[in-house]
Order: sequence, then C-alpha cells, then structure tokens
Amino acid sequence: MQYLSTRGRVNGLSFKQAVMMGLADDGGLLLPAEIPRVNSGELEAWSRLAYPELAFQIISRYATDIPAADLKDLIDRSYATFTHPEVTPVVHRDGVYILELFHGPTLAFKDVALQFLGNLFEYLLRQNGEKMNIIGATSGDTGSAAIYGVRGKQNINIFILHPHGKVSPIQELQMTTVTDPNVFNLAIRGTFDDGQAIVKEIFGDVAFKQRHSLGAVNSINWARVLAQVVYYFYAWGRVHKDTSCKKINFSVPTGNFGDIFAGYIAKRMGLPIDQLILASNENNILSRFINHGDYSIGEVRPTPSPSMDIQKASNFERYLYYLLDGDSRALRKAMEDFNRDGKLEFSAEQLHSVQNEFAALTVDNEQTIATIGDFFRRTDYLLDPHTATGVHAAGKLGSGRYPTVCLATAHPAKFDQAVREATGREPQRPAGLAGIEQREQRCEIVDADTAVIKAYLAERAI
Ligand SMILES: Cc1ncc(COP(=O)(O)O)c(C=O)c1O
Ligand SMILES: N[C@@H](CCOP(=O)(O)O)C(=O)O
Repeated sequence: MQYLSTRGRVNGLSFKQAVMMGLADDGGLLLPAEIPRVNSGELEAWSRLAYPELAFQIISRYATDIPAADLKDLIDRSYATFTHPEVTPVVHRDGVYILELFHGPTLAFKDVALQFLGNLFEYLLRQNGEKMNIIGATSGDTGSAAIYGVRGKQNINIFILHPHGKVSPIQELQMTTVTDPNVFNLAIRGTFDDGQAIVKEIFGDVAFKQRHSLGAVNSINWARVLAQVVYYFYAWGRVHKDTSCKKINFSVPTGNFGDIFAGYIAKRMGLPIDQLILASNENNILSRFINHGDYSIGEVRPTPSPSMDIQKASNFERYLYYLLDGDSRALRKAMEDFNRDGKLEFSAEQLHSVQNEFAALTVDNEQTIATIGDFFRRTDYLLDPHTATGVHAAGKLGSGRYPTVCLATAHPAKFDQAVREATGREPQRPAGLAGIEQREQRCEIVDADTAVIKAYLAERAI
C-alpha cells in the first residue's frame, strides 16, 4: 500500500514512512492511494473475530510493509491494556446500541489508536536506532491518551499543548500528573484551534521537523484514523449477530472529524453503513456544512463537551479530497481560500453528495445536559456529555429502519460536573482515577505563539 498527500506534492510513501511523516511535507494530510474493499464472505468471517484479531485483519491491509508476526505482537500488546475483555464492547439500552470506547488507560476512544501508535513508534524507532520528539495539540482527550501511549518509552519525548482552563479538571489532571521525564505539558493561552494551528505550522517548517525528528499523535497521523476504523467493523459484527440486520447506522460525536472519517473509510471498504450521523455541539461548523453547505468559521464557544470545542476540523481536508474527486490542485485552492476567508462555498451538486454520505445535527448545551439526565432516568446508564450529543442526534435523525450504534467516546467520570448537573449523581470513578487530585503535577503556562513553542521544544528535544 502506498500513501499520498491530499495536496498532491507527496506520494509513493510506504505505511512506515507515512506514520513517521505525520503531516505531509507539502502541508497536506496523508491518505492511502486506494481503499481496500472487503467482500461479504470476509465481512461474515470478520464478524466472529475477537477485537485484536479483527484489528490485525484490517490494519494489515494498510500496513503492508510490517511483517505479520510483528504487527500481531504490536496489536496484542496494545489491546492488552484495556480493562474490558472485549476491548470495545457494545451494550444495548432503551433501543440504542452503545459502542463503549472508553475502557483504555485514559478512559476515552483515543486510547484505541494511541496505545497502538505508541507501540508502533517505539517499534519503528528501535528498528532504525532513531529518536522522536512528538508535538501534539489536545482539547482534552488526545493529550492524556498520547502521553499514556509513550510515557517512559526510550528515545521519545512528548510535548502536548492544551488550552489553558478549557479542558475538564479530570482531563487536565490526567495529563499533568504524568511526571515522567519524557513528558512535557504546555497549557497555552488560547483555544484548541490555536494549538492545532501551531502544531501544523511547526510541522510545516520541514527543516525544523527534520532537525528534531518530529512525530505526530493527532489524527493528522494516518495510523490514528486507521486504528479507529476497526471498531466500526467490530460493532457491526456484534449488532449483526444480535439482529441479523442488513445495514447499520452510526451516530458519532464530532469535533476534529477524525472519528466519523474513520467510519466513512469503513463504509468505503464495504461495511454496510446506511446512515452516518454527525453530532456537533454548539461549535457546529460541520453540521452547518452538512445541512446547509455553510462551511464558515465561528468563535469557539464553551460547552459541556469541551473536547468538541473545535472550529477548524483537521480531517475535513481528507474528506474534501474525496469530495473533489482527488483533484489536489482544487484542494490546494480550497484550503488557501479557507485560510484567507474563513469560509468555503459548495455547489448544489456537491452538497447533494455530502448529504448522501452524512446526516447531521447541532446539539446545544441544554439538550446535551437534558439527554444525560433523561437517558439516566430511563436506563440507569450514565452518558458522558460527548456521547450524549450522539445519542440525542440518533434519536432525532435515526431512520429506525436499521439499528443505530452510538459511539460512547468517553467515560462519564471525566466530565463529572456535567453529569452532576444532569443527574445529581456522582459518576463512579474507575480505579485509574483514584486519588488523582493528590498526585504531583507538572505543567507550564505559555502564550499561544509558534516561536515560543518552537524554542521550548528545541531546548528540550532529544
Ligand atoms: C470524548 C470525545 N468525543 C468526541 C470527540 C470528537 O472526535 P473527532 O475529533 O475525531 O471528531 C473528541 C475529540 O476528538 C473527544 O475527545
Ligand atoms: N478532541 C481531541 C482533539 C484532537 O483531535 P485528534 O483526534 O486530531 O487528536 C482531543 O481530545 O484532543
């Protein structure tokens, strides 16, 4: 399998090269040159596999330059850290299927890809005797998942930018209480979008990137999206077994467009997805785009689902590449227009094609809190506020023709304030959070300034 950039000036990369490059050197995002198709016999056989076996089947189609035995070992070690034997179990409550993605070390769906990516980086660096300095931005969950993916690993330093005061207290503690010498937490005075823009700008300085062997843990990195494709197939297997359904719907809480883009890739591989429902919080550029073709940037608003407080959805560029039929020149122009004007316009034909792929809903703050409360009263099951946006959207947009799976992207204990407000209950804390407030913390508050972050990194890079 070869990889190419959305912007058309990088191509012919192997999987290993794509993983190490992170952001393409032409500023674009990497994609596989083709998407492998799965036939109905394979789909049937895959629906009986345990999670690590299924992950191997899917990832090996894209990671064709990693020997099978090595890949199996990486996958097995990555999912052995999950506390549920099924890794990502599906539960059924009140007519809704919930795909629980929060049984990893940091209690969010990010662990599914970042446990794997951490091990993959270590494996690739060891092969070549190289080192890496990871730079990443987080709105709350990627940060701790990436830190836990690489803490204490040889030859890797990690620098994570989070928006100061804009992540939940537990999310902040999950990052700042990891005091291993290879971990650097920077709270920036700004938003997640500022942090993500800084990361992309730093990667855009290719000489700096090469000098410091920079690595990407955000969904900028294709391996992140790839590992997230697996659980769509896994959920299909479980729900199909239960219902013999011909097709399936997914409802996905969305911010940076990575998770739902993984579902879109699963569909292109042949997974029989009928509806892909995108749930936005009040930062709703993506649902405005899908419903009205209005892709225009707004102010970031605080919501009960802070990890989705994002305006510039990174993976939108990957989808746009497909929407423009792989025309990299048109893609480059669109990205230039967007960076200049803060908006993009689409033809009626393009909008029609978007609406064939996705349904979308904006779920406001009040509806999010109400959904947590209502769902708890009906089912005794606690949703986290991100998951609640997806459950709400599924209730409004799900056709009822096929079962709908809602992606539970985080454990409610990470957002205890919203859960208390909605239910008056304290979410039960998983063992990993016990006494977290009492642990030592390490974090520096800095300006959201690329030059400041570059200087900080250069001084501490390995
Ligand atoms: C808990 C949670 N839910 C949903 C999302 C949205 O996922 P994505 O950014 O891949 O669209 C995020 C952030 O990425 C998150 O942390
Ligand atoms: N919600 C994310 C934002 C970063 O997204 P990523 O999937 O590109 O890493 C977070 O929790 O940090």
